[in-house]
Amino acid sequence: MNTPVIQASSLCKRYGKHLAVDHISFNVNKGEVFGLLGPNGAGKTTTILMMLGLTEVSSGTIRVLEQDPQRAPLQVKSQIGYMPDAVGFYDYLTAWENLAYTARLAAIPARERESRIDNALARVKLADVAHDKVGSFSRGMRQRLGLAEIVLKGASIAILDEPTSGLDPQAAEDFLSLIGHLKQDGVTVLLSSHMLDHMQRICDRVALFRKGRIALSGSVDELARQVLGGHRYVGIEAHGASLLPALQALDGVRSAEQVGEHAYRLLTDRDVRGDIARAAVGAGADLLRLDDDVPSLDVIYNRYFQSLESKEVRHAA
Ligand SMILES: Nc1ncnc2c1ncn2[C@@H]1O[C@H](COP(=O)(O)OP(=O)(O)OP(=O)(O)O)[C@@H](O)[C@H]1O
Repeated sequence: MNTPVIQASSLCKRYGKHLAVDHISFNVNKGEVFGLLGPNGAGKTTTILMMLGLTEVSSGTIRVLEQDPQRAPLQVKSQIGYMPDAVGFYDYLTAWENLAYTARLAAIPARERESRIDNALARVKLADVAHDKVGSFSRGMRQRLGLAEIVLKGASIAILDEPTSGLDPQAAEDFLSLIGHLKQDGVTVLLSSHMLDHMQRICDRVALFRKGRIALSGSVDELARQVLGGHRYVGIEAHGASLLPALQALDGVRSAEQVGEHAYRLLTDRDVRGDIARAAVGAGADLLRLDDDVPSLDVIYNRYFQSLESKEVRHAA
């Protein structure tokens, strides 16, 4: 059953005359990984700050674990782990000492602190450098220490602002797998990012922000259906007899083309991989490769913005 832990309804934030967040409504369910996507200035960080009670709501409502973050900031903050874009630690203290400071602030009972800090550092794979000064840490290590803080607090919601930006591919990979572990522990994760490939891999659902509004939301598959009309691309490599006529005749295939001596590319309305395999056997061909290309969030996102821009240009003309 879906239990919403964050609920925004017609939420607005106004800076002077500028509506930075413009009547957005969405729910994030318990245990979900939910992504806020969108270009610079689209309103993602402002939305996060309203969830945390760190900036006032102009109108509409936001509830976090059924509480109003503006009226009950301490209760809300005690259950949320927030990792801003630039995580702040005391560089002259070690990782362990920084977490000991957090543990005191979070009022973790003194008898539990040591074991919980050790456990949090082990979870983010920083146990080996627990007693090194944070000043010597790379950005990837600092980000992991930020997650250790969230683990240490035992937060039920983790909010991460641009967590993988500036990380090298391996550090980003490690970080994404740690987010996966948080989800396995039942933590709800809300994150904002420009890194579409990262978001596609870890998010159950995403909300695409544009000019303060949520333009699209749903799973990547749902977004693909909305933006691309449910089309899929399939790549095939088959040796032996030509498969082209059999592929063109398949139900659900919009177009089929031969793109190399043994390679074909199809545009389909649905998953036709089983039909392709049967067609290859029927035609006496050896099927060596069959890739159902799930459209990337990059393709969906770019296609969506391109179509909006062309509509705006037509409208202005
Ligand atoms: N304190 C502020 N005063 C005035 N305007 C602000 C303030 N904070 C944000 N804005 C404006 O609100 C809009 C939304 O900004 P926000 O930081 O939420 O966007 P974002 O989607 O998080 O962008 P980015 O990806 O660059 O972090 C922008 O036009 C920004 O200039």
